[in-house]
Amino acid sequence: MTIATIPRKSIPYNGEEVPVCELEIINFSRLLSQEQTEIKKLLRCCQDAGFFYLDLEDIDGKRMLEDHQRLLALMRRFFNSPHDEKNEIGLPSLEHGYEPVGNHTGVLEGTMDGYEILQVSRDEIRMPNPNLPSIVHNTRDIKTFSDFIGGSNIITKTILSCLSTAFGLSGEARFENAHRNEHKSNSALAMMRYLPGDPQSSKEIGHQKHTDIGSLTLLFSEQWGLQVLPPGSDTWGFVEPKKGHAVVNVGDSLRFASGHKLFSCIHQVVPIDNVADRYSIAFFLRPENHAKFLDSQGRWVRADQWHDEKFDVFKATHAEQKLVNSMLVGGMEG
Ligand SMILES: O=C(O)CCC(=O)C(=O)O
Ligand SMILES: [Fe+2]
Repeated sequence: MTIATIPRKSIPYNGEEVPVCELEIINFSRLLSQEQTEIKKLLRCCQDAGFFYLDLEDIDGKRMLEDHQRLLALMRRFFNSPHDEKNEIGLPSLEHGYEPVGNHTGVLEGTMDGYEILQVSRDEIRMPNPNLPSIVHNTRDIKTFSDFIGGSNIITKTILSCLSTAFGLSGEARFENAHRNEHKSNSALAMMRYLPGDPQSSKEIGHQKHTDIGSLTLLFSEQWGLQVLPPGSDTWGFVEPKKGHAVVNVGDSLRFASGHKLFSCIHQVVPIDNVADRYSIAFFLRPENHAKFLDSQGRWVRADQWHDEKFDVFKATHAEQKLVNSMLVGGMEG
């Protein structure tokens, strides 16, 4: 375990004291001006823990925090609507549409996941008339989605650019060149509502352990539940929600694109509150569909192929997942 993840605190969960991971803090405004000390620190975080807090409290990030609050209000209204209205367009593609609770394998053997999810893909929201359920298909809600996706894209691209600089990459070799804005990708906004559950008895709870498919994930949640498996450790640690900060993590695609030098950390979600719903929002920056890299099994894969294959693994039973475990966790263990 690295210094960045040595636990100093713990919280009670399911009758045990569970450590809280101390993630490092990276300042977004300093990344925006390519400050060398911040870039070095960013590289270290992405090589060690694969997870860090992003401080958005300064003027450059503050709008994103306001957009987060607006999106949360939209989510509350959406998720509290009748099932048929939420499910109006179903799931037209893996990264766009609605899925009810229990659609993926769960945290514990024999269980299913405990969250419902509305995804809005970046490519879809850029269309003149995006395909959305009627309850969120109006000028104001479309603006809320596109502001959040646009802002998240700027933030994650800034991080990506700093990582290219940290690796000394130039021209076509820079990571941005596999994430060009006008090329089709599976980049998407995911809005999740977790139902409260009892770890002893619930059959639908949390979000199974995994590494993220794409390049960088920008995550917002005001509530506990996210756990990471720090590198070299076999003990899960909670990530404390931190006001004014997002949590960022490296996904499989960027790990592969970096020649496996960056660390895509294994994580899961176990809501600790068995009374209140838990809301979380993730923006997944993913490479353009045609980008290719060497995956954890030594294959040259296209970004969209890795995306689609891994989604199948998320739905597979625990027994089936054991056979392809390395894919679920991007080859980070097993
Ligand atoms: O809900 C969260 O806090 C994390 C969700 C997550 O890991 C994911 O959607 O990939
Ligand atoms: Fe994740």
